[in-house]
Formats: sequence, structure tokens, C-alpha cells
Amino acid sequence: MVWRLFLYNGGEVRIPFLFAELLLPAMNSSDHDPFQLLGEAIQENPRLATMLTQLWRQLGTAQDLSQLFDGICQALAKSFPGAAAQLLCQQSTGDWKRMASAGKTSAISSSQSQQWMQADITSGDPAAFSLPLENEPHRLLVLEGVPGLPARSLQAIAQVTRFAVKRFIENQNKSDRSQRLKAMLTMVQRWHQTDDLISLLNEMAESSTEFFGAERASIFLWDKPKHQLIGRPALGVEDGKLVVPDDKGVVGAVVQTGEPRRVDDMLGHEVNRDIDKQLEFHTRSLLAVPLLDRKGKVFGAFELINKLDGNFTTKDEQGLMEVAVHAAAVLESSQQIAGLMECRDRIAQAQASEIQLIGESPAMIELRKNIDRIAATKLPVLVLGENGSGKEVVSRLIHYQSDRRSQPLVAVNCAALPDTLLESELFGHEKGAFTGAHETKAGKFELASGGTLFLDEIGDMSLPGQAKLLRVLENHVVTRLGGQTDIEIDVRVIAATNQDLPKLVKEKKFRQDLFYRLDVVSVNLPPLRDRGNDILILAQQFLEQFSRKAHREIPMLSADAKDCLLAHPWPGNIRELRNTMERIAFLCDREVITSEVLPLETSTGPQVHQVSAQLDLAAATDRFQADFISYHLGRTGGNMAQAAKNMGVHRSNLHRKMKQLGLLDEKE
Ligand SMILES: Nc1ncnc2c1ncn2[C@@H]1O[C@H](COP(=O)(O)OP(=O)(O)OP(=O)(O)O)[C@@H](O)[C@H]1O
Repeated sequence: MVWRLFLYNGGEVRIPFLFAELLLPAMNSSDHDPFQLLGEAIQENPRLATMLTQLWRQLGTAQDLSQLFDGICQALAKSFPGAAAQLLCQQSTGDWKRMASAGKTSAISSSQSQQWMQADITSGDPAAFSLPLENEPHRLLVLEGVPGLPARSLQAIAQVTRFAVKRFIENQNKSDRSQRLKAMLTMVQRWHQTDDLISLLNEMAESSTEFFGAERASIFLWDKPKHQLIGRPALGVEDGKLVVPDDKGVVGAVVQTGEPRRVDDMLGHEVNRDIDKQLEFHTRSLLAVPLLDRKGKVFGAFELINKLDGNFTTKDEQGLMEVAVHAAAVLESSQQIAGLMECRDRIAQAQASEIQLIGESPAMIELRKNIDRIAATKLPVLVLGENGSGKEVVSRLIHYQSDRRSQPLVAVNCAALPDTLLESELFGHEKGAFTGAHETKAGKFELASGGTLFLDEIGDMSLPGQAKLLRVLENHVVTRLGGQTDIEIDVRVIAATNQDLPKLVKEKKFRQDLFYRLDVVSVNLPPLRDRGNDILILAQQFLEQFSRKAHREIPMLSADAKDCLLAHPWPGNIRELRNTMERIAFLCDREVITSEVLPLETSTGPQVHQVSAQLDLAAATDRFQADFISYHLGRTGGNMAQAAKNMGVHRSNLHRKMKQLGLLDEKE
């Protein structure tokens, strides 16, 4: 069926839209033909068209229901000469009260209003019709001073007015809801930006208190194995945490049933008053909803206490249910993060506890104090000391005692990499930056983000590498090789060397500006020979440690062995002492270790076998090199990097040489 409606009334071409807007939605639901009724009514009484136009305007301009009712009364009174209109509203006591009026209206008794209400539409003078609206109190519109108003006109007015009011309330609810959703979104966005669990719980409670107009809010997390609910924040409780049994009170009921609970003034007896006592607070009204995880299991409850104006409503309950869905999602991921953090902290603690800095000499006591002080800062550190004197141990301690301990500690040996590789290793490279750069790779600086980068053998770094390092230390940005963009980084640099840096600076092999940058905080490790009795303490510790590993009784060190250890110059420092004790523990089965069996190198150092003079020079050289390398590998337990270091060659050169001499398989 095609509807065509053309109306013309003093230039008001918007009338057909009004009809369409007001009545088309009603057409499907009604057997009655609305256009027929309106058409006939307007034909009978053309003023109706003006009235409808004015009603239409009210729909667009009224800010709230009371303005709309004012407008409706005005529209009715203006449309008929001498007319007056009033709107009556039934109170919770049963009485009727005038809420809006226009024109000269008369007083109407409650019993009369009640009669009109029951009759629905009453023609005559006064004429009246009811406005029955869902979830709203009863309302009545009374029109006076229009004695000849035909019943059909009154019916049309009632029908259009009812529809207009219904539409207005629906629109208002929609806009209320969209505003609420907007506010909720802003609130939830803030939660997402808070990453530590306690601050998150506080933020949730604070913002939802404001959002729902309540006095307080708490989030309870369910510790099922302990049958406890842990509520936060709990004002007035030490450390802001409230622990209650999980089978008591309203929150207990919510987690046990998974259903929301609303308690108002009247039903206050359900409230767990023990909690009130603990919090020195009086709960009047309460609303609590469950917090469900992704699998739909209850893991806590979200509770609002004391609605500021009256009791919590169904709308509040629905709202809190929605808020709880978001809260649960944020909490769940934050708990996972908190779990991961805790796990990371535990790993960091375990790693920290494994680091041993043994020694009771004044130098070591002072060193420990220094480490404590340095760890508390963010400054770069320069650790100086001979080979094997414990530079790496100290650097690790600084990291694990700092508040970066849960973040990565990345170590790079600057001497172990050729210049070209070192730069890409430290600063990373973009795909195609150089031949062989098949993929984009993050550098060690990026990998150490938030933590510490340990640059061992810094004295071996190339001058271009030093320039880049200086830039990173000054600007806190790195640029990958072949890259254009600066990447911001927050990394603490600890550099170490056994070289004489001021001498390298003089020789122009080390940048002076970088030296000053690194030397802000420096730690000098004394050689082992200057640590007095620490030699014996360390020897004893290592001996015990390796004897346990070797599953043997701990041997005793004789007096002359101790003297010998104290007199030895320890060129290889603690590493040498450690290796010596390791050899004893594994290779010497005596119960008492005397000086004769101590495998100590003399001051001239151990000898490598003499080479036969019958060989030609090339063969003799090869033989010597093979013996020399084998000796060093044996001393370092096969550690090629260390052996190369001790021989003063690069690891890759050692590898190549060993292949050449047939000490390695071709494949290796
Ligand atoms: N004070 C100490 N207490 C216990 N062990 C230590 C101590 N100092 C060093 N060590 C041990 O000695 C060995 C060498 O230490 P570390 O690697 O820290 O020395 P380094 O100065 O960094 O050596 P290099 O100069 O060769 O890099 C390690 O096995 C380390 O655990």
C-alpha cells in the first residue's frame, strides 16, 4: 500500500513529516488506521494541524520531561481560543499534583483525577485523557474551555500526545545511555593505562564511586584456597587491604552464587557488620556484582556502598554489571602481568643471590659500600681492574642491586667482535644495511631497554664505535646501521676494562670525552695479591664448592700451602685462584693439600715443550703453535674465548689457526 499525504496549512509544509514521524511507526502495531482518524479529525477541526505543529516543535526543543509537559499545555491552550490545559501527576501517596499548566485552569480533586484516569479518555468540558507510560507515574492531561471539541479530535490529540511523550522518553533514555557509555569508556581507558595492580584497584574504586554517585567502592579478589575475599581499597585499614571470609555478607553471597545483590536501607540486616566495624563505617545501601574471568568463572566482586541520593536502582545494577565486565578484563590481564612480574622478580632475586663477592679485606668492605651507593643511581659506571679481578661480578651486582634488577642485563665483550660487527651488535641494523644483513635486527642497546648494558673490554672498542656510544650516552637514542630514525632508549651502561684508559686517551686510541663520560663513577678493583687474607677465604670457598661438585670430602690446606697461596702473585687474579682450587678438588685426592702439590705457576710462568731442532722452520713453528694453543686450551678447560684472550689473539683468529693446524675438524 502506498501512502500519500499532502497537507497545506498556512505554509507549514513540515506537517506531512510530522505525521510520518509520529504515526508511521504506530501503523504496524495498530488495527486502527491512524491517518484516517487524524485526517478526519483535522478536516473536522483545522486548528488541530496548528496544534500538532507546535507539539512537533516541543519534541525538538524540550530539554527534559517537565519542559515537554509545559510545552504540550502551551500548545493545547494556544491552539483553541479561550482554552486552558494542565498536566496532573499521581504521587506515591496516591494524591494528584499539578505539574504544568497554561491558561486559566481550575483546581481538580484527586478523586476526579482518579475517575478520569480510569476512564482513559473523557470528552466534554473539561476533557481529559491519561498518559500511561512505562516505568513512569500516572499522568493526566486536562483540557478546559473547549466545550465543542469533537470526541474524534480529542482522541486524535490523545493519540498524538501519548506518542510524542513516549518518543521523547525513549530518545532521552538513548541519549542518557550514550552519555553514560562515553563516560564509562573514558573511565575504562584510564584503567588500561594503569599497570600496577594496587594503583589499578584504587583507580577503579575511585572512578566508579564518582560514576555511580556512591560513597565508597571496593574490589574483592577471591583467594579460593584460603576461603578469603581480599578487598581493596579499604580506607581505614592498615595497608588498605581488607580480608573477609568468602561465605559471609553480601559480597560472600555474590561470589558464591555469581549473582548480583542489591541491599537498601530496609534490608540492611544482610550487611556483614563486622566489616563496618573494621572500617568504622555505616553501610546503608550496597550493590555488589560478580567479577567473571574469560571462562565465566567468578574471581571476585565489585561493590558500591551508600548511594548518595537514596538507594541503588536497577539502572545502577545494570551499569555496574557492564562496568564489572571491563574491570574483570583489565584486572585479569593485570593479574597476569603482576604474576609475570612476580616471577621475573623471583628469577632476578635468584640470579642476584647466585652472585658471590667474597672477601673481608678493607678494600672489599669499602667496595660493597660503593656498590650499594652506585646501584641506587642511574649513572654510567666504569669498572677497572686486572684480568680476572671480578669486574663482571661487580657489574652484575650493581645491576641486581639497582631498581632495574627485573629488567634485562645484557653483556657484550667489545674485544670479541671485529669493529664492523660490534657496531651492528650494539646499535642494530636495518635489513639490507650491509651485505649479509638479511633481516632487521635490534641491537644490544635496544635489547637492554629498561635495564643495564655491560660493555666488557671497552678499551678495545673502535673509535667510530666510541663516537656512537658517546652519542647514546648523551642523547639516550640509538640509530640502527642503515636506519634513519632515532630510537629512544633507557639503558644504564656499565663499562669495564683492564687497560690503562688515560694512557689510551693520550695515545689517541680512546676518546677523551667518552672517558670523562664513563669515568663519572668508577670502581677500582685491587688485584688479588693486594687483598691479604681474602686469598685464603676465597681459596677455602672455592675448594668447598668444587669438592661438593666432585663428590669428595673437602681437603685441608696445610700451613705451608696457605703461606704459598699468600705469597703467590696471582697474575690471573681470582680466576686463577678459582681454577687452581678446581684442579685440586678434581685431580688431587689427598686429604691435606701441601705446598708441593699446589699447581701454581712460577713467576716466569709455565713452559711449553721445546721443539725438536731437526724440524724445518715451518714445521717447528706449527708444532710450537699447536703446543702453545693446546696448553692454553687445557688451562681454560677448552674455553676458546678465554684461551684466545690469554694468548692475546682474537677468537676468530684462534679458530682459523686451529683449523690450519689440524686441531679442529673441518666442520667445526
Ligand atoms: N670477590 C669474588 N668472590 C667470588 N668470586 C669472584 C670474586 N671476584 C671474581 N670472582 C670469580 O672469578 C672469576 C673471574 O671474575 P670476573 O669474570 O668477574 O673477572 P673480570 O675482571 O671481569 O675478568 P676479565 O678481565 O677476564 O673479563 C669468575 O669466576 C668470578 O665468579
